[in-house]
Amino acid sequence: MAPLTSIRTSNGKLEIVNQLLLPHTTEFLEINTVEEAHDAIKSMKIRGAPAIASLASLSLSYHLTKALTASPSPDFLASPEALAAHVEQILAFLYTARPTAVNLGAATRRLQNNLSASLTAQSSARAIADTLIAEGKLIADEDVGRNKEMSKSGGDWLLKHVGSENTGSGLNVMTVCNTGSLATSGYGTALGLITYLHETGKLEKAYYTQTTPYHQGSRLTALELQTLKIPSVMLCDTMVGSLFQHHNIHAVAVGADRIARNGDTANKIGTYNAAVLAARHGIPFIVVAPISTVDLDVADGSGIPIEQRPAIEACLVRGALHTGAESSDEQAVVMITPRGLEGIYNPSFDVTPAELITAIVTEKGVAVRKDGEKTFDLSAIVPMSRDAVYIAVHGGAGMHSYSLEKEIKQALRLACKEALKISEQGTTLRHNELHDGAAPNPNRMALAMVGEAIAVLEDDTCLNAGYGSNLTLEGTVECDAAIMDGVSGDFGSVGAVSGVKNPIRLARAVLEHSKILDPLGRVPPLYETLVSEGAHAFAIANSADRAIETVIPDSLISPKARNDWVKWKTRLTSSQSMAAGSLTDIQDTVGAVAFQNAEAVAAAVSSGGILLKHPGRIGEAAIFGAGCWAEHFADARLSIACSISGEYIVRAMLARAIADAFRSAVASKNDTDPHDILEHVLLHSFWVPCQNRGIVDPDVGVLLLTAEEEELKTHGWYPIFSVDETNQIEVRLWCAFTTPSMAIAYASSVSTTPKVRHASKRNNVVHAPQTQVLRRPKNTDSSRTSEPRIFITAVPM
Ligand SMILES: CSC[C@@H](O)[C@@H](O)C(=O)COP(=O)(O)O
Repeated sequence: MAPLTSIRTSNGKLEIVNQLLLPHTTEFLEINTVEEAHDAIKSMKIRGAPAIASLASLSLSYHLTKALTASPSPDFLASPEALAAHVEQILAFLYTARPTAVNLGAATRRLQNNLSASLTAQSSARAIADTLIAEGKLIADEDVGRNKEMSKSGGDWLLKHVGSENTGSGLNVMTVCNTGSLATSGYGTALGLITYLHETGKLEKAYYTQTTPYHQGSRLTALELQTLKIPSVMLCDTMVGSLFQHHNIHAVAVGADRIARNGDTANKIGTYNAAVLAARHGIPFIVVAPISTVDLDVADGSGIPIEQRPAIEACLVRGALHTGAESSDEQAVVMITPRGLEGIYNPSFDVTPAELITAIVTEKGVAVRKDGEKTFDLSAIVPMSRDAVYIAVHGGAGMHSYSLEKEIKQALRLACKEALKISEQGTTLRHNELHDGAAPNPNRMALAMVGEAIAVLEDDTCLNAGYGSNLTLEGTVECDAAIMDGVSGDFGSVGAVSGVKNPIRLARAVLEHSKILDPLGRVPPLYETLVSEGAHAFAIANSADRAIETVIPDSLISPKARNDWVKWKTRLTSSQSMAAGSLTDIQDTVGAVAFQNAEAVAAAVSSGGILLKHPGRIGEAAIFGAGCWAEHFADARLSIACSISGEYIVRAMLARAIADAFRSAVASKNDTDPHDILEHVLLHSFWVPCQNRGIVDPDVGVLLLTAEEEELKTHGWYPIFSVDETNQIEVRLWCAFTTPSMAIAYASSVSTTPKVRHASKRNNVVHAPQTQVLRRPKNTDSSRTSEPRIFITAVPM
């Protein structure tokens, strides 16, 4: 007999089986709106972590499909921005339907990313809707395939682990709750494993608990096993200990609603009891769940939000009327407690500590605890760790004096450390958002990381940003800064602003403000770049809630900056000739690039600009597309920060030009090396145009972070990003420069010690293991030359 189904999509209709009425009545409910989908999930007409994610995704697909054929066309299809606002609202709403199962959040985030990628690619509203429709359907469809994969690998692992000599005529496996085709888009997780053993003739019997108070075991698992003709035995939850004492149970297999970074697992209430008893009896306890159930943002089980169901649900039982031998399809809900009972404890889930779990099975493989360890290291099976935060900073390209090298390294190291601290705090922040019921902004942490890293560099006297900036012709400090959110494409910048301690915080405030809808409906955003007095006034207006500190402008002048200014101003006014290129060698813009979890990406830059610049001059650090760029497109992410010759970088729109080149390489699926792309862009979009305008050997520095998040091998092509031998995504930091030196530091949650490299022409440093691929030029002549010299270094993060 065909397996049961929780969702049916035929004849253009989206329907679910009302699981509240099963097993006695099979009623299909049509889901016509996202509100109906939300209600069905909340009221548990559909339940099961993967199934609710599938319904949420499909409800958006159906909503958009109807909109595309509606006449007149709804207002939200009038523009990509209107569609984005509409879809974001729907996703935030769907996300709040139930709190514990992470799959729902993973699905809404994935749809949000899909939306952002289409927006960045400047697709039309209708094309964006089409892409979202396909993605929503894909989320639902791919569930079945991966369930089969994990069921097989879990089943095979179990047979190997338990050993055929112990199994006799097959395995006896106990499960909790319902994890079959009703809880998923098909086949199931833990029940899928049991089904696989049955299909391959390796199952003796399945045992399942009733799973009170909602009885998903005795109502739903019973029905599924009966339908599939799998030999099985039901037991009350209180009988698990007795079962283990008196029967030869080979394993317990359960599903999961959320798995924390250390392997602690939230699943239906009663799972923890079963795990404790399994440990007592030495029975392997296996969790079977898709990768999307692993939430690496949550360090351990204490961070998993546990849904408390309404107390009344624990007092009521629904079923078919049963009067003696008579059976009836008529259903009734009866109360099994005294009326008006107070003091009812009714959590829907409990958390099984990792130390009680023998193995976690996903579609990517089986994770086991290492000998003697109480927790899991899931990094081997999670392709792009959600907890993997990466930060890299640079102190500018140019000529860094050896006497300052130690100080520069210290500043860069501190910037990385502060960014990592933010990422730790950010986890708490996200939990709060979850508890508030609001949709998390996955990019908030990445933005905060680059912002705070830059703030550290601004505070340090040895770098040309914030305090210690180069002075203008008038001897004042005027700063530029910009920050970009690579998920939404939001951008904020300030230019030629004085009297603000951390211009980057002001740029971040501008970015946040640019998202506020205008009450008069003026074209949004009303601003994303503010300059000079206007920027300063905005800083004062927003100082309270955005931690923007306004200061006496001259307090940002460092003694060194003052000395440099006096020296060069004197030369200028006395018409002394300057050594060729010597002044330009000390123009630096600092930059930061960051990734956080599987989707977040951000970039930021800050600069005091050129020494002796004209007051009011704005450089690349304030201009959209020039100094920094962050983007999440198709399967890849980029974060870029450029430095040094502002005017030339602006002309080249350099950061964006690099992203454009990477994007088209990914789109064309060319087997292209990032080294070649960087070199090509720097040569043809920057260096050659400069030469054509008579600028010999122009200076530039680029810091670039790359990652590919899908499993490339499944696509059969290896474009610009690499995977290592374990098929993990490799995040790499690229550093390209034409100047004598460029100082960088980088750190990640994988290796929490920031590393500082000071790449210099003189000692010809090339970082392992990419030396040979990077093809660093041999010419290290320090004089300016019309021969292009671009040095490129790659660092695996
Ligand atoms: C396969 S989904 C995870 C299950 O193990 C289980 O806990 C479950 O079905 C989810 O709970 P539910 O409250 O029924 O939606």
